[in-house]
Amino acid sequence: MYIDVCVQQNFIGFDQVYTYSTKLGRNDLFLGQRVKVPFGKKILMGIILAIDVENTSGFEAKEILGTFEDQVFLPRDLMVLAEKMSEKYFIGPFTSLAYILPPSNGQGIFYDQGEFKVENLPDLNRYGYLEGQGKNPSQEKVLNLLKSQGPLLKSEILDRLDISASPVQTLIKNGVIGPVKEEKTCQPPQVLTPDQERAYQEFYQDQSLETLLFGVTGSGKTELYLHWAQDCIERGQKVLIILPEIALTPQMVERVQARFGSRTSVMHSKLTDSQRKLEWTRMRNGQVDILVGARSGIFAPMENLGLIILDEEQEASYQYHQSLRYDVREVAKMRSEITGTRLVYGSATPEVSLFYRAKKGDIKLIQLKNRIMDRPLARVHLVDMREELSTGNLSILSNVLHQKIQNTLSRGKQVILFLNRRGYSNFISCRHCGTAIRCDSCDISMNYHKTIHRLRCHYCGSTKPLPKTCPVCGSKLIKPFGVGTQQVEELVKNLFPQAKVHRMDRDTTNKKETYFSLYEDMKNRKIDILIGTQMLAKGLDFEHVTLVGILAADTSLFISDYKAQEQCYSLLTQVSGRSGRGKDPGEVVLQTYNPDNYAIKTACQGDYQDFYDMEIKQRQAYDYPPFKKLISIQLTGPDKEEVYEATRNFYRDLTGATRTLHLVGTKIIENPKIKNKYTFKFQLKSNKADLALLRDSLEWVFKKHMKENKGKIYIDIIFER
Ligand SMILES: Nc1ncnc2c1ncn2[C@@H]1O[C@H](COP(=O)(O)OP(=O)(O)OP(=O)(O)O)[C@@H](O)[C@H]1O
Ligand SMILES: [Zn+2]
Repeated sequence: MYIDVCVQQNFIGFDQVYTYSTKLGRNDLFLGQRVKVPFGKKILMGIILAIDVENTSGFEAKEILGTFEDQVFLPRDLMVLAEKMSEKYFIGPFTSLAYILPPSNGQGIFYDQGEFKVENLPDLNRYGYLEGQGKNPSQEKVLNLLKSQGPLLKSEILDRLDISASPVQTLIKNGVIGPVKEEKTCQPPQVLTPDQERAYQEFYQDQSLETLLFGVTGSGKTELYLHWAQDCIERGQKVLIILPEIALTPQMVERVQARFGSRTSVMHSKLTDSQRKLEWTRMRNGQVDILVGARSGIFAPMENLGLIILDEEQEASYQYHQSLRYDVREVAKMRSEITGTRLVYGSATPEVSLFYRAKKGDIKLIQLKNRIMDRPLARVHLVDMREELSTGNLSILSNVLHQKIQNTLSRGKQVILFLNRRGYSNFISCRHCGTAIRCDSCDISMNYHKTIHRLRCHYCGSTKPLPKTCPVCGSKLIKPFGVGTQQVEELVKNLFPQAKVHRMDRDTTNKKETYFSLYEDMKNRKIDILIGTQMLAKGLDFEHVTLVGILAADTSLFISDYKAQEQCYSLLTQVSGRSGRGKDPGEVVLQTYNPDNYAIKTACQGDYQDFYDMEIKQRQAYDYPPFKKLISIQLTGPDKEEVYEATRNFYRDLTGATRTLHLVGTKIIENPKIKNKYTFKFQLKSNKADLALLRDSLEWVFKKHMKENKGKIYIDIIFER
């Protein structure tokens, strides 16, 4: 019999489907099974993609050498998903499957026809006394312990009694003790407000595959997710809630766990490998009803999915780029289509292109226009920092913000101060010639870190000492410029010495524990003023925060991207949304140098519709999505000349192959060097009608170039949304 297999190896050009022969029977093989195959002179791991196929390769098929002992059954729909991703993203079958395979390719995960063997996994069950009596003293000890202490884990029993495992095993085998169902007291769902109730019902009025839940911050979207999830679970189906990593706060996790108890799984980037394996196995084995996960959660190995929720749909981190060769939103849609699972996008600031589709009626639109209990959105005060400067206030805190912090503190309420890290941190520059100190390997301005008294690069993490004089002109006037969170912290501590001030950014919260404790302290009001970056923008729900200060609203406008306005609007809205979520109304002070910018203006008024109306006109006028398809092509590699040459060739080949289409291309531009790698990019705009043909040509040129450059140059093709 012949089988189709993809193999694990480094060279991208070999990532294809190969046909092998086997003497094993149908019953010994399954899709997604790991096999050992001869490949050239090597023996490689392969994965079965199809069984009982014809050998159409024109060569005599080699025989597989065997199967791996530990085996992974992938749900059928995930195998299909891998195939579709491979087509869509021009990646080989193995690369595509690699996203889906369990940690360590499933090594050490054991199944027996879908049932996993308990002894190979950490023991999750707590054991308790069931019936009968033990026969020997060790068994007696176990029973006495369980009677006095209540249910315990197997490992806990062994720890406390200092006995071998066999008496415990015997007791389990004889049914004297057994796993106890953990009855976690699950929180009942909250009673929906009339507005939520309407939205809840609207969802069931039809069976649209895609739904956009568009609700202002604090309108109770999450509560609705949990209601729909519960319906699903009661029907015996499974639920995925996907969030951007930074929105996967302890708060969110707590909320879901409180509702669904131990049949919840959580997946994020900070899990260890063995935790990941355990969660994977629990899901695969049907022990999980609902997963809350960051982007790779979309590959959760659960069968019988009833609902996929994609929260904060507009979040840029869902989009593919170098480390991520897929767009989570697209993959979610593919999975929903394959399995017929309903997909809900949630957002307070939907992506303009998605909202356009919703307004056109391509996807179902459900709105929540007000905050829960009609709590008002925070009032926003716009401060023009140029005026502030002209009245002689050189501080990064405007007089208004200063005043309001004082008032808020005196009322015993909490403050969040937000600083956009990107572009506004404290780089070092020469006041004389303007030179900024850059990272040697990244071509990016380095930041001054007071705690280590050195400069540090935010991309690669390398540090160097502060120069005494400018390396270009020799001037001594080389000083920190701009502000970072550390500086704000220092300033605020000086201005409000009684207040408890904390900082939350990547430097202070690398460890999971610090993140948790900061969050606990904030909740328990042990912090008066919390200072931070993007991390603060999403998902946090502290009822006593009544003032949010945005120190410089403009900085996200400097990104050179057609989405700059959209991202600015979204960020400002999210940050402002952290204020006044409890009973007391909130305020926001928004400091800016561009008070006339429409993203900033509309964000102040909290009016997405206004913003959307202006933005969509711009998109139309300049031929951007959703009106035209925009495709970015980006080449990255270690040798500048080579990368540039390759980009030019790519451009030339592509224009050649697409001569009959009406494409508009940009110039080739150079991106900043990152980690000693050079990047050149160009963009194409295409009519939707031409897209299918363009994709074919792109695939052809892409594969040709990938083969030619033998993996030396990385090629990113991004279909912008
Ligand atoms: N039906 C309800 N009854 C009482 N409180 C509710 C109800 N629904 C939501 N809440 C509370 O209102 C607050 C905001 O709700 P939720 O977090 O669900 O909003 P959200 O729209 O997801 O917010 P955001 O998008 O800003 O993170 C929460 O503290 C939540 O517990
Ligand atoms: Zn660097």
